[in-house]
Amino acid sequence: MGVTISSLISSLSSLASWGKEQDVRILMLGLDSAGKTTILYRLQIGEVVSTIPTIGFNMETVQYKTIKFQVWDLGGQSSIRPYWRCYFANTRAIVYVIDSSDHARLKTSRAELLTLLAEEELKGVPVLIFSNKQDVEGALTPGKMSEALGLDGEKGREWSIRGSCAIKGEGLEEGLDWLVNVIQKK
Ligand SMILES: Nc1nc2c(ncn2[C@@H]2O[C@H](COP(=O)(O)OP(=O)(O)OP(=O)(O)O)[C@@H](O)[C@H]2O)c(=O)[nH]1
Ligand SMILES: [Mg+2]
Repeated sequence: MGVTISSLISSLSSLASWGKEQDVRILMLGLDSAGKTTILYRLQIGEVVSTIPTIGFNMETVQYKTIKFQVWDLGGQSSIRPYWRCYFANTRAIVYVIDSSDHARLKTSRAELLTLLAEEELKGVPVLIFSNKQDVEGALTPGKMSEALGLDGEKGREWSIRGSCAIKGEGLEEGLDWLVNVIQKK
């Protein structure tokens, strides 16, 4: 009986400490118009909201399965990108959103991603990449996006590229499932 009670107490205390760890701070980054704000509200309220370009940020908590994510959605316009670094501290994961139909700016998006990956403060932070707007004709498939980004040499962090369509809500949960697994492993 004593063993049962002590194991119960230890399970409860580990549950309590796990609970504290569950406010997981996430940064959602990517070029302007990639679909970050659409994804944020799709995840939070399950609906497509009408967005305007984000000047500054939106922050919402999103409960997904066992994890409470604190999602910071930062504006992606070129004049705002230098301020992304102000939000790096205590980031547990990055969600990087790319408009897969925006072929003209793919190089710019890749360059911004590589700059993030080189940041000391973000060393080892897992990265989930949404290859968004899969519904648009001519959008790069996740496989082609993976080739174009060429992240195979990226060592020392977990990363994954997932196709998504924020307006239909497709691919988002699969991406978050990956993130939950990675975060729970750490
Ligand atoms: N077709 C299509 N349109 C999308 C998708 N996701 C977002 N959009 C549209 O893309 C536009 C820009 O979306 P936002 O979510 O505002 O983009 P953002 O990344 O937050 O942009 P900034 O705030 O400027 O950084 C909006 O008109 C969205 O409706 C998608 O999966 N498919
Ligand atoms: Mg936005």
